[in-house]
Amino acid sequence: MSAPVAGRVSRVTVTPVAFRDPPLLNVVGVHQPYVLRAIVQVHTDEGLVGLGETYADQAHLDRLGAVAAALPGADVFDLYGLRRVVTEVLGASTGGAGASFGGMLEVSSAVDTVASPFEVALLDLQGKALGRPVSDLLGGAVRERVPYSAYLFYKWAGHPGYGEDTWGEGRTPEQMVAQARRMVDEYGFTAIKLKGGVYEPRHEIETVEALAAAFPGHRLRIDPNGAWTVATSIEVAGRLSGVLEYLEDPTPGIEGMAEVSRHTDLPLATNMCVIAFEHLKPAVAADAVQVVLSDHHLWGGLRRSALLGGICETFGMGLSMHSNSHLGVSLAAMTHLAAATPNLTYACDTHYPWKTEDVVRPGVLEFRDGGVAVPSTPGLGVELDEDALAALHEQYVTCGQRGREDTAYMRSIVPGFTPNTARW
Ligand SMILES: O=C([O-])C(=O)C[C@H](O)[C@@H](O)C(=O)[O-]
Ligand SMILES: [Mg+2]
Repeated sequence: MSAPVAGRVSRVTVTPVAFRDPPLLNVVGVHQPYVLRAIVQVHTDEGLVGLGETYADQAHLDRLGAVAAALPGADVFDLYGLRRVVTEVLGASTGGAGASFGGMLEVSSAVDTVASPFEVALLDLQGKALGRPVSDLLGGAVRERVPYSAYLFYKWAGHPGYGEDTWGEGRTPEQMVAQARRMVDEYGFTAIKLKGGVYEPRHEIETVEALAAAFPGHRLRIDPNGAWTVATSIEVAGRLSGVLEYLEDPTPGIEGMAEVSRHTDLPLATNMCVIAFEHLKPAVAADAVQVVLSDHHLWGGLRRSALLGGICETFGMGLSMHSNSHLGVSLAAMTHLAAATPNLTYACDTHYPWKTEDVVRPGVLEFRDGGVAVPSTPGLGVELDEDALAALHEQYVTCGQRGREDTAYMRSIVPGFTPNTARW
């Protein structure tokens, strides 16, 4: 088999980077001063370079490195071949063990998470070789712009020792309305998601009600990442039905979500109890969730995420999109995927507005009217800024972080802090 247009993989680099992040609060703790990400560059013997982006915890970096070493010689159009290589390499190096991210998500196999950035990079290469955007390779864009939501976080005024950041404290309903106002004014978002699980449910309900009053007509969601018991979840669902478009992960696990679901008409969404194909069957059987949040970083890349979209459609479930803190390569991939997924009808999550540094050149991925225009140039449509990559890599080297440790960082400031899962 030959790939005359794009050629074969000649070299792969995986560059860990660190970018600054505000102290955003969640159920397991608080974001550290830096987010770690890995930028994958796949070079071909035809002189093309494809880009991917993923997590950069040390165990994940080790797996990425092992796959990167095995890829030279691969045909850039052979995506099943890529999966084969990843499966073989991981089987040899880890015995096929799973992966854990940030204390919130666990998967039984690391193949999907490790394959994802390489698949995105190969699709970027295919698009560049063919002169077509990645969305065309996924079936074609059904929308020209992808809507995103304002992603609000309760937060400290600044990281201890670093001074106050430009967002200031986010604790009271009034402060959260001000945070939303800035996001809506700057980016035009018409959907708003509140990251909950931080304060008592009563306080978080008051915040949602304040947002509903301040932004009539905006679509609202709250996501406490499983901080509530089943009983509390049912109570909150009753109070906020008619206010929210969906309630995300109120309580942990498929069983708990199914029990809540039996007591409310509010659609329940998840990126916690259904995060891999193996979770779909039990979730559908129990009617535990009505909306699945896809995430190509977790689900094995863009084509596997499209497959998830088809499964959700088959079982009458809605589809939305999850995000973690990310850079422009991921935003481009998310935008192409959402553009080419007809049943992805909710505004996608993004942490992008929280970020002040990037590795891609500015000008392509601009938020207007709450959405990002789908790049129409070949591949992902974004260009790496090599100087920015080097600077953020240097920041990775010197920042001292080697994994996402929200709980440990919180405990270094609030000794005795306990993650809040199903606490209220
Ligand atoms: O929707 C979600 O569950 C998330 O966005 C998970 C993230 O880890 C979020 O909680 C965060 O960044 O703290
Ligand atoms: Mg969530």
